[in-house]
Amino acid sequence: MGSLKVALVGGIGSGKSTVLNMFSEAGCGTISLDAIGHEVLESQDVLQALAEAFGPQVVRADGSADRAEIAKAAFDAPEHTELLNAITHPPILAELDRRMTEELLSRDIVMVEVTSGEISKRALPWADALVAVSAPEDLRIARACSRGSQNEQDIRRRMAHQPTDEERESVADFVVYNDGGLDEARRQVDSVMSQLKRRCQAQRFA
Ligand SMILES: CC(C)(COP(=O)(O)OP(=O)(O)OC[C@H]1O[C@@H](n2cnc3c(N)ncnc32)[C@H](O)[C@@H]1O)[C@@H](O)C(=O)NCCC(=O)NCCS
Ligand SMILES: Nc1ncnc2c1ncn2[C@@H]1O[C@H](COP(=O)(O)OP(=O)(O)OP(=O)(O)O)[C@@H](O)[C@H]1O
Repeated sequence: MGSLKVALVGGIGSGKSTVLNMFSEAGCGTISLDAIGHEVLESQDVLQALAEAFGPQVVRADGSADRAEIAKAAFDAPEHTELLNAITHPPILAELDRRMTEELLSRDIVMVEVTSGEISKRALPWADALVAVSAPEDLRIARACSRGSQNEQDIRRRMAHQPTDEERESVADFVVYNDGGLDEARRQVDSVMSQLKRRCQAQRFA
């Protein structure tokens, strides 16, 4: 049997985590790239490199990462974001590779939720296929607001830095339209799973 590494992308509030759970129930291995990104910030080597690049304020007195300070320093200019990426992405990709390999020992398909907004092949060199989750902007804002931690203005500001649904759909191999109920999303997930399994089969006989 072949194997597939699949990236799951979608805008804020589109329902990525909800859809990821459905893929897990349908038999996929699942990984959150965001969670790996946060774990990497616990590495002393990474913290030291960030402190050298952005200043000592990015490390708290207790030795942990100050994520708000890192974001402030790293997102104030594109070259600073590139510096952040140069420090954090190699260990993130190494850990992702390790986990995907581990998942693929017992599964044919591993689905990786990508929250950073990146959708280019260059940013996702490991992905064999891309699944996009789409939903109308108003619905996404309502869903994201309902979680209570961010207001509409914060959410719109983040959205402005992310690709649009149309941009994601134009590069995706599959699209889950999460604008109906959960049962409707699950039907689409099951259909995408069948097609991904067929791709695995085709690899096997290739
Ligand atoms: C800058 C950090 C410390 C901010 O952490 P915090 O918990 O406050 O926010 P969170 O991780 O939820 O990210 C918030 C938003 O910032 C944006 N963002 C995060 N990292 C990046 C990046 N490298 N480039 C562009 N936007 C980014 C995304 O839109 C994301 O939704 C953290 O995002 C980080 O370490 N980023 C670098 C690693 C990375 O690229 N992670 C993304 C997934 S691999
Ligand atoms: N089809 C649906 N029907 C009803 N509620 C939904 C549906 N899909 C998602 N939701 C709800 O919308 C909210 C946002 O969903 P989720 O957390 O999965 O989105 P996300 O894309 O992972 O968000 P973010 O990128 O902001 O972390 C959650 O409260 C979830 O329960």
